[in-house]
Amino acid sequence: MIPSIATVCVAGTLVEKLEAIAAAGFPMVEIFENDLIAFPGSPAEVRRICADLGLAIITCQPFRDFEGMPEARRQRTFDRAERKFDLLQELGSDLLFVCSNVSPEALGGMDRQVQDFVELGERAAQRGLRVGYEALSWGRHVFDYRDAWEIVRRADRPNVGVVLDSFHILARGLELASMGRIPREKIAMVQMADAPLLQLDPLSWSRHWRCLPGQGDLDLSGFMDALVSTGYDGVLSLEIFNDRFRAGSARSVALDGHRSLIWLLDETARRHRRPVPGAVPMPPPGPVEAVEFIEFAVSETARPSLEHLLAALGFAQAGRHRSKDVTLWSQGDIRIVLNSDAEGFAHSYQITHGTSVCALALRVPDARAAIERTRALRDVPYAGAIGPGELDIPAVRGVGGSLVYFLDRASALGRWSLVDFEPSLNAVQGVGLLHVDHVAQTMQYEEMLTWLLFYSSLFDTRKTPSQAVMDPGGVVQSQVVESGLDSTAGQGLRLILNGSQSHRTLSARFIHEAFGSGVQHVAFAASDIVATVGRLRAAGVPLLTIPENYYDDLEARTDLPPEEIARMRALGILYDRDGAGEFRQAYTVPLEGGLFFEIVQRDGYEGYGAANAGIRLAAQARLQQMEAAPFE
Ligand SMILES: O=C(O)c1ccc(O)c(O)c1
Ligand SMILES: [Mg+2]
Repeated sequence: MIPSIATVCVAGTLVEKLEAIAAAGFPMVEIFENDLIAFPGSPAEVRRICADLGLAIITCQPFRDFEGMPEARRQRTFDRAERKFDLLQELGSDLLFVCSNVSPEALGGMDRQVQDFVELGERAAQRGLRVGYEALSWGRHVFDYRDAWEIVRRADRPNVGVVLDSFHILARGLELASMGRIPREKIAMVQMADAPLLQLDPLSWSRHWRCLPGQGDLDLSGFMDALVSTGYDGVLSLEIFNDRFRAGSARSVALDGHRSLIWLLDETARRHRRPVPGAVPMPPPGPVEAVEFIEFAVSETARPSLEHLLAALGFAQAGRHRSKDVTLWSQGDIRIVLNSDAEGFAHSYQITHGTSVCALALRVPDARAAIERTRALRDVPYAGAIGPGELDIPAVRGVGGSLVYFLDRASALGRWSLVDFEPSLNAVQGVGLLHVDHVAQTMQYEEMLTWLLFYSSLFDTRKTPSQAVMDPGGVVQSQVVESGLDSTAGQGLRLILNGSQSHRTLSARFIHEAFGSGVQHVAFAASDIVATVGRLRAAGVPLLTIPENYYDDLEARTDLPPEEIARMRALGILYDRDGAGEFRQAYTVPLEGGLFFEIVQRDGYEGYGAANAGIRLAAQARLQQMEAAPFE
């Protein structure tokens, strides 16, 4: 299948849109009618610009309110069609894209509709053009692809086919088996869009909430399976109406778009265990086995206080870099790298963002394969300067320009800590922190879908629906992505992506203060949180204070023993429960810049304490008002 995208998907003027689409590597484009009308030049000029950019124009769509018009309007409707044929020919496109009639004037009756397509097909044939017919899910009479197909079938013209738009079909929950039986030469083109599940009328849902394949919840696998069974190998064109994309960067949305189609075809081919036309060969998506290490960029001056906090959190220095001003800290299965080197990536990251997480190292089954997959998905691997004798750890750019390193146990990369670090002989006492439970990344609201696609196309992941969390300064959207949780090779990866449209939330302040998106908190798992938090308090780690009301409410709504609630109250531990189990969590006071740590105890619980997030955010907001004192 040939990847394509509609100009309506991205922000900007028509020329900016086309440039972004070409830069993302698309060979083909759908020009949305409004973009053409708003363009201050001739269609021939648009054709030339596209040709210069290497873009073929599949169509200029849509052609509205055509079929079933009453006799008095019919002639005028065909006159309009002739004008649109002229336009298409000027653009060098051969497809008239008709979407089903929404006009209150439109008459039903299939015979009349069929007759209209017979005549339209004949007129198009005289000019060597084709006609495609799409059922809008809110069409006046035709809103089901099976009716559109029946009209096309009965019109029986070789140049008249159906347009299948995944949104219209899946939004109405239509069965897909009939789609699989449409002869492939009768499919004029296919449009792709995903969407989150929402209780909305199809028109509002379609015009504001469509998103790229993999970013929503529609059954695109079912759609692709039906499409593949027809043998279709034509144009697969993204048509996304989305308010975030209209406000975002055209280049980034176009690149994400291309990536989403490459991912979709790869995933379809894998499910079918046979080649799918147009699929790019690449290694399969693997699980993330574990967070191998977390790297902090920290200045010489800020380092002692961070080291002091790590020590109080039970970490011990486990190694010193052989050639750089970098140390390795560990506890249980957690490894933290503190990078204060005066040169290199971490240094420039620190200058821009202050003390922050500049890299996440993820352990995968095969690091080289993971990098090959990022390339196939049109990501550009990061190449940094490698010191003598140092490992060349493959990496790609992640959230906020930070790095995602890939490590594995199968290659020499498995020995990274010994190759790059001189071991220190510190006996690690610890406070009972076992492994990284999850990492939360805060980003601009408009970026959230980009990073969701980044992780979900690269790895074998599972995502949960996006949730709204209440911050005293506004709403924060929160999206969970998980990988490798049932892998026997490690703890897997649990990520939370947070974004907010309000400027007054803690998320927004974090982005402002850290000069960009990044890791806002890291959660460590403990098996006895009461003991662990008790030791942290004794070591003087400043922990977030939770209001008395929270515990009074907990007493009222749970059957937890009073002495247990008293212990949680004394230590500032929050509690949640889901079908599968129990969850306990506590937070450190944020460092300057907003970064903080969380301690969790997960007893069969699958979530992240979303029920408590509002309590935590309110407690942090109170602290911000007092201005957090640096930890000494
Ligand atoms: O929202 C619309 O009007 C509209 C227009 C053209 C399409 O292909 C479509 O799916 C929707
Ligand atoms: Mg459409």
